[in-house]
Amino acid sequence: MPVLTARDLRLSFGRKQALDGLTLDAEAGAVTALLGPNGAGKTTFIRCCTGLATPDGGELRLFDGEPGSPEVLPRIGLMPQTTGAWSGITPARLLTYLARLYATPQPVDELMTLLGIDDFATTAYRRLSGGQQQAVNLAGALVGRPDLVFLDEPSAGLDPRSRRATWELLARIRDDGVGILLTTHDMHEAEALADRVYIVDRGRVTAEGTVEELTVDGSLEDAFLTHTSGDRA
Ligand SMILES: Nc1ncnc2c1ncn2[C@@H]1O[C@H](COP(=O)(O)OP(=O)(O)OP(=O)(O)O)[C@@H](O)[C@H]1O
Repeated sequence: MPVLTARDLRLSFGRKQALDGLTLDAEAGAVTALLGPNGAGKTTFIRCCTGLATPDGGELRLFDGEPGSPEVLPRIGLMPQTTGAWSGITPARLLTYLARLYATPQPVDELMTLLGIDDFATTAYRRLSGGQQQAVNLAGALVGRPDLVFLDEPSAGLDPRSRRATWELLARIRDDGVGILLTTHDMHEAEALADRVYIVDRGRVTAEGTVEELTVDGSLEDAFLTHTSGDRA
């Protein structure tokens, strides 16, 4: 039973057709990966799912409800590419604040230890390295114990050890039954994590399947290159 269904989604910004018939499903307890060139519409899709943008047409349902509705919002988490967190706030204070927005949050201390945030928990957000900010952003997406979490390039800029730790955490959360929808440009990340991959080009899905299915004739990168145009959407 999908926790997210998108059918023929369309959204244009002026003459730019960011979503052009996008259709996909995401399941509980599974990682759904969106691969696609820059400008393919991946972030726009996540913005629609989290109620930050409204499609012009098509159907989008989360837990059989409307994106952005009061029934759906408490059940989802979002890790955007950039958060715009208050620059002076510390990770400990930010996460404590976010935890208070949820009925049964994950204990902040536990989450900070899991994600290796303890070492910089009291450093101002603006002084953190890119990878440290990523860890805090991921913690912010998970603190409300979401049933479905959207991660926009979750391991971009992480060093190999942090990236591995993030993958292990995501696999554990998935095994606990959480649905994870992520975008990535990292083929290894998709291979390591994805239960189902959608290749998106110019606002629509051009190929889909498990990693095994998509790599019958070559690598995942080969599949990406075959099913994307190279033109900027
Ligand atoms: N608010 C907006 N106003 C105008 N154009 C927009 C807006 N948001 C997105 N677009 C355009 O829609 C297209 C899709 O952008 P989107 O950010 O969804 O791509 P993406 O697949 O996430 O790319 P990347 O891999 O680089 O993050 C791009 O051409 C982008 O310029």
